[in-house]
Amino acid sequence: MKPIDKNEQDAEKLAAARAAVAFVKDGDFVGLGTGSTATFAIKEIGERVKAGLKIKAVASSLKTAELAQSYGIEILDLGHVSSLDISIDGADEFTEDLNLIKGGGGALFREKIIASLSKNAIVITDTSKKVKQLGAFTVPVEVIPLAYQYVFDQIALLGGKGKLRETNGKAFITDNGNYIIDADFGLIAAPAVLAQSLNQIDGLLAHGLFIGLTSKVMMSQGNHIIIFD
Ligand SMILES: O=C(CO)[C@H](O)[C@H](O)COP(=O)(O)O
Repeated sequence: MKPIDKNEQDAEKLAAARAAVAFVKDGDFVGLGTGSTATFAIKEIGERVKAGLKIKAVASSLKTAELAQSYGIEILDLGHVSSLDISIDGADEFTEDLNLIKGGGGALFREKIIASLSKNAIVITDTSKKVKQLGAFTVPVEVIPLAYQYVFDQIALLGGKGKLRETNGKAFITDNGNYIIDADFGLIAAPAVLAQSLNQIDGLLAHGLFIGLTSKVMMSQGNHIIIFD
């Protein structure tokens, strides 16, 4: 895929966001993602709410909650939700069979809960996110701090090279008070198998492999929206 510049990429993100937000209707309970692409969708939904759309929403991060509330979107507590009509989120990588790597923004745990609760989990991307095989982007792993070294070592036993995510020289702390290990497994031949292995590590709260959680990916390419479902 030919590389695109930032303006083209933002135009694609906006187009994908608009196309996905068209699926949101009055009365929906909506899951809101995190990241620059999801931000375009939140702003679009926000404009529709200002114009009279009636929805309720849950947010995948504190940042998203704050942005949504600034548009007057009612945000409910994710911990008390058992089903969502629709969710819209971005991804770091996706394959045509709708497997993803997510968590570049560190919100993977809540994003995964939201995707799992959604009847229609829509992922929006620009063309740069489509890959033949997952794994050029490292797999983010959210880990409870006291299990850090244990989880780090277990990731190594699975063939992953872990690196503690840091910002300004300090450990990045998620909205849930945890660390992120960015794990490099190289190109991942069997993502579902790796996901299962990671799921079995105690102290690992969530990993960024989203397998079978996505209803459709709406990828903007130039003037077109390409839907994978
Ligand atoms: O998973 C995510 C945040 O945890 C994001 O959806 C992912 O990182 C993509 O972000 P962006 O839209 O900024 O490229």
